[in-house]
Amino acid sequence: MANKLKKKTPPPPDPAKLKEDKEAQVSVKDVVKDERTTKIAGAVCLLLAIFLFIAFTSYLFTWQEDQDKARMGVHIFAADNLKVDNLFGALGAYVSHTFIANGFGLASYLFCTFFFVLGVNLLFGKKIFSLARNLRYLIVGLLVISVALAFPTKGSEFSWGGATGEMMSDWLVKVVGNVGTTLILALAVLSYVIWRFNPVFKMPQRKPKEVVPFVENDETENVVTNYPFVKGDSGIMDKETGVENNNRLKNDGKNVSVIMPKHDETSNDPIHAFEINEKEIAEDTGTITAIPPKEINDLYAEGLMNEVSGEEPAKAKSSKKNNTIPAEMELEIKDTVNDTEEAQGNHVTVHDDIEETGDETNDEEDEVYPSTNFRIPDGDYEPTKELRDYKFPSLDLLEAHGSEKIVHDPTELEANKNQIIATLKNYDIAIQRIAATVGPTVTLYEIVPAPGVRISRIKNLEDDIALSLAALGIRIIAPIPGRGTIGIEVPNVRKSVVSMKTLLASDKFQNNNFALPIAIGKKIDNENFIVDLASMPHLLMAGATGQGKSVGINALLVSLLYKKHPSQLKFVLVDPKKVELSIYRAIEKHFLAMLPGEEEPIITDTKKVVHTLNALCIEMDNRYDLLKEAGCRNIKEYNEKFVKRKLNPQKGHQYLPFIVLVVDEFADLIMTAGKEVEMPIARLAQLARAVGIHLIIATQRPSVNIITGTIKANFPARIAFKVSSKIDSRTILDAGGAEQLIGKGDMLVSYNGEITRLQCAFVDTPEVDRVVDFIGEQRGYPQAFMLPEYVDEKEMEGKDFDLSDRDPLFEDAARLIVQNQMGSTSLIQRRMKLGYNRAGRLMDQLEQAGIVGKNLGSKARDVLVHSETELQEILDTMQ
Ligand SMILES: Nc1ncnc2c1ncn2[C@@H]1O[C@H](COP(=O)(O)OP(=O)(O)OP(=O)(O)O)[C@@H](O)[C@H]1O
Repeated sequence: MANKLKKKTPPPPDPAKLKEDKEAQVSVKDVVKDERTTKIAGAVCLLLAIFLFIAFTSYLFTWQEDQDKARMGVHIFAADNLKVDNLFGALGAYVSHTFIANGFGLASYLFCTFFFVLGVNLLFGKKIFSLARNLRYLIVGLLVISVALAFPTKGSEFSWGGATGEMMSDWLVKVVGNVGTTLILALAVLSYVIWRFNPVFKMPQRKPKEVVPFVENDETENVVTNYPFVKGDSGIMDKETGVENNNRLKNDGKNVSVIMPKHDETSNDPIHAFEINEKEIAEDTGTITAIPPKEINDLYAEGLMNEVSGEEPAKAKSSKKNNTIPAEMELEIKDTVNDTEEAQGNHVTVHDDIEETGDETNDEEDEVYPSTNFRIPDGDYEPTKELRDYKFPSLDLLEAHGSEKIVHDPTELEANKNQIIATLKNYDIAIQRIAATVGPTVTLYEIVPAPGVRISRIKNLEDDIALSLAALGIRIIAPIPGRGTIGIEVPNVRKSVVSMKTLLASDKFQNNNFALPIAIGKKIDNENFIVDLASMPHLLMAGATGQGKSVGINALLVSLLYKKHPSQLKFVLVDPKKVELSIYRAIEKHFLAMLPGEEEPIITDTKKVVHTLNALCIEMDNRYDLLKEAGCRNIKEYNEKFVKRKLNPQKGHQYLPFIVLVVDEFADLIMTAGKEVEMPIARLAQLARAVGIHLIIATQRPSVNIITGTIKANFPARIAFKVSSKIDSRTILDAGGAEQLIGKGDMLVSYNGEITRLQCAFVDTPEVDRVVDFIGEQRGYPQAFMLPEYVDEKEMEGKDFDLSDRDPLFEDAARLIVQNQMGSTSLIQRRMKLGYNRAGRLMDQLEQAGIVGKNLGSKARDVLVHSETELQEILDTMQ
């Protein structure tokens, strides 16, 4: 076959055919499609536009001289010795006459615009101007302008409206008379003005002025409670004086008027609403359709003010529905979320459900556990019983930093808005609407682009906008998911600090049923970002040095301390930097967990970190064993069962506190211990969620060799403070943006597939000190929570046990095993509160003494002694 193929030499090419093919390649279609053809067509259109413009303009001055010649029609080109005055000679005169005199009069200039637009679009190969819109202008303009010009100039020598205009005007006069025609034309002009500029027609209202309710509470941190204005007809009134304040800012003679509350520079009163009359700008941009600016009343109607005043949302909604005219090109200051309860929250003590003991009688109240004579006590188990007197820290221990009120300069808002519009206009990007939401550190300008504007074009202007606003930290979100707008975040000149106190006092923090509530910060719309660490379930934090990581970690720890009882939560604190978390040493006997035999509860040494992480893995495995035995899927179900006394403590069951591992500076650990640290962290991250072990890991260096794929895959929730490069931002968030942040707690949180910009809550070291001292001074447990002991298998190998040198707890362990008839090391571990190492050693000694059988791997050993009498005999012989 192969030979056959080889032999079959291809026939020589037929020259005729070849020629045919070549010709086929350059078909007319291809020529038309060719980019160069389009460009040539563009150039032709541009030339045509210029030709028409010059010819028409020339015709305006030479029409009288050229009129007779132009009337010759095409014969003008054949005539000899004909002197034509038009700058374009006979052609110019003929074309101008055809378009202006025989056509549409001065409206014919619209053809110049049309060809210009068409030419530019074709030449640049993209839609720089909207052709459809220009075509609309052309058709409507030709009809309306020609009639509008022909009607009042009827009988004049020059044909202002052209033959078509005159014809239509005559027809209109015949049908509706002179008055009717005047009215129709006036209506057309008015409609155009309304459509184009959307002026405000306002009747003076006599309605009694409605007062926006406000709470008089000087201590409040809340924007609402200090709301100083009452709603007026045409402006905003000062709360105290009751004088209407029509403070209009003139914007550099641009006639941009801003109606806004009287703003005292020195006061921190928030700006709730103001309106910007955008007529001039709309005209300037040439692309923005102006619609009447929204009145302050409209802002109320849209619910912005209602939100603030706490009116029913339904009411707000209905007024919104009535206001169907879209407000365009006004800067609408969106009011932000307000937790009114925060106002009263300064002295709120955190209550938790831990006190709920319930009177419910236990179904299994009378049950006696089969293997022991242990009788279940009455009522539910109270995990908090041991530290019943424990008092939660009060909010007085925290400080309110600054005023917390959203401070914003209206001129800054106005200037930024104008800059954004101007920058976009420079790139010929038309926008329909712009709204601003003022947050603690940044203001979000939300833009609705005009139809047909490509989002990528705005996104690409990030640097240009940043340059024009002369501000760092500009971030463009194009589009904002689920909003249909494009967001431009611009840092505020005056930033407000978000106090931890405000967040902890908020209703969302006080009244949630999260297992591990953490207050992280405030969103741009001032909504508190409070989430459940248990559902996250682990958190990865990154940020360059000095950008707010330690403050962030403190915020998380403090929020947990405010909500959890020592019996419910334990921290394992790893601090290679040695100074960041040492402050928490005071709560060792309340909230800290550590390895048995250790003195220092905060782990700073890498070797000990490896042991601790492995101990946590053992704890995780032990907890899974307990859950399996109890038939529960997670710690919540398990603890509920335990509290209801459905699990036998004699069998090693116990109330399981949540364990939160905090690692400040993960990079350092990976550098020094590498895989030894990465493996247990990855294991914990993969599995520990269900058994109540959660990780918070922070690093300065979010590079790929530190945050490896395995680590990343298991930390779906991530926080990025300002990082030094876009690559770092990508490593941590899988998206850019963190390099654009402005530091000092400005952060991006990637959670539930969304990236949210937050201002991290600020809690200063003296505040943390006060909180930990308050807890530390109370009665605690005798010692820190003991993690299982971890010994390197290598260290264990080859160790023999001598019966004469047996453990002091040998007898107790033997009794426990015989009583339970279960040869399990973890039983000894749990019941006798021993580390894995010691429990294992005890089990080996029990084996040597013939009390238990050989190690059966994962199964419990056989118990060879079946009664306590028998055991006593063995013990006696060993004395
Ligand atoms: N949420 C915040 N609000 C206001 N200021 C903040 C906030 N977070 C941090 N800062 C400011 O930034 C400074 C540095 O913060 P922090 O010590 O947390 O940085 P870091 O990232 O932990 O730095 P390092 O890695 O060097 O320890 C703080 O002293 C504080 O002044």
